[in-house]
Amino acid sequence: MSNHNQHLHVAVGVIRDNDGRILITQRAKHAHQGGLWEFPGGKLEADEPVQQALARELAEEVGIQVETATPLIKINHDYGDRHVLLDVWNVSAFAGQARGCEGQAMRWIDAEQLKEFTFPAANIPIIAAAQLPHYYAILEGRSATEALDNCQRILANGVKLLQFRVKSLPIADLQTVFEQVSQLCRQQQVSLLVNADLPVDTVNAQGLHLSSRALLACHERPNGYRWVAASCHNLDELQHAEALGLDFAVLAPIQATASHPDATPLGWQALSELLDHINLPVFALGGLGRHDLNRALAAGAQGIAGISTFLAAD
Ligand SMILES: Nc1nc2c([nH]c(=O)n2[C@H]2C[C@H](O)[C@@H](COP(=O)(O)OP(=O)(O)OP(=O)(O)O)O2)c(=O)[nH]1
Ligand SMILES: [Mg+2]
Repeated sequence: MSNHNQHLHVAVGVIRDNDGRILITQRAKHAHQGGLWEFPGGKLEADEPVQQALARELAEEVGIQVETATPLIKINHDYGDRHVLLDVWNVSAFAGQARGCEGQAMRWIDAEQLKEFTFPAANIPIIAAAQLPHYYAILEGRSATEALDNCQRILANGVKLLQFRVKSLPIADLQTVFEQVSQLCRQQQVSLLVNADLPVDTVNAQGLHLSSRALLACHERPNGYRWVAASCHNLDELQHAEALGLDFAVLAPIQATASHPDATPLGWQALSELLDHINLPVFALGGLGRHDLNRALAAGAQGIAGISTFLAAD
């Protein structure tokens, strides 16, 4: 029987143990995408709710009972012979000891090792989503002292992904403050992205963050960075970021915000509808706080981006 034009809805689990390692298994040689590594999971049965399918597939394939699962990302991918909707969940608590119940090879690996294994083409954004945290802080500051103080407050709140944006800092202070922020980030294993509009020497930067204007002016992914991200406000910009093969995007404004009083907020419903069309981890930004995380995850986002919410103690 041909699978041509088949539409498959697949429940997939990114299962993490207490050390944060991730479970991967190898697909059977003769299966679709055979021999490649995957995150365990499988097709929904007729009328089966996705979380029920996730629990059933993970019990069947790796012998665990899911206790806590939160949405990670949804991927729509056309393999030519079939279309898959991969409905991917973070499984952060489970009972039982994982084993390859179908005789498949299995490994527990660190998130950074995911790039050493070959996965199906649809998995590229899933891997980025699995490596990214739920929070993306944006560093602002009107003076060197304020910027460094803000940076320390953000890092003390446990943030692991930071954008150096400080647009109101005097140009003369920019490079020095950048080097100090870089050092703090290195010491605390924080990934640092530099806003591409800043006149900073980014040779040692791990990442680059494009404004929406810089994004639209780009025709290929900038080379040499571990992370390349972009600011987006609509579907066109998100699609451009995806087409360039960027790692993630920020979508704003979700709620009304004092920093951009003229911008019309998108709202949660529009966020969720836009993300249905995008295969990219997306952080929600604009008038949001850390307490909005579950709402953002439910809408299909990677998490929350923000400035002030990461300055205050929790
Ligand atoms: N489980 C899983 N499937 C993936 C991943 N990436 C990816 O493209 N797929 C595709 C391959 C398949 O076309 C489809 C999943 O189907 P499956 O073969 O796992 O389905 P299943 O467990 O229900 O298996 P079966 O009943 O057909 O034996 O999704 C992934 O990371 N995990
Ligand atoms: Mg399967």
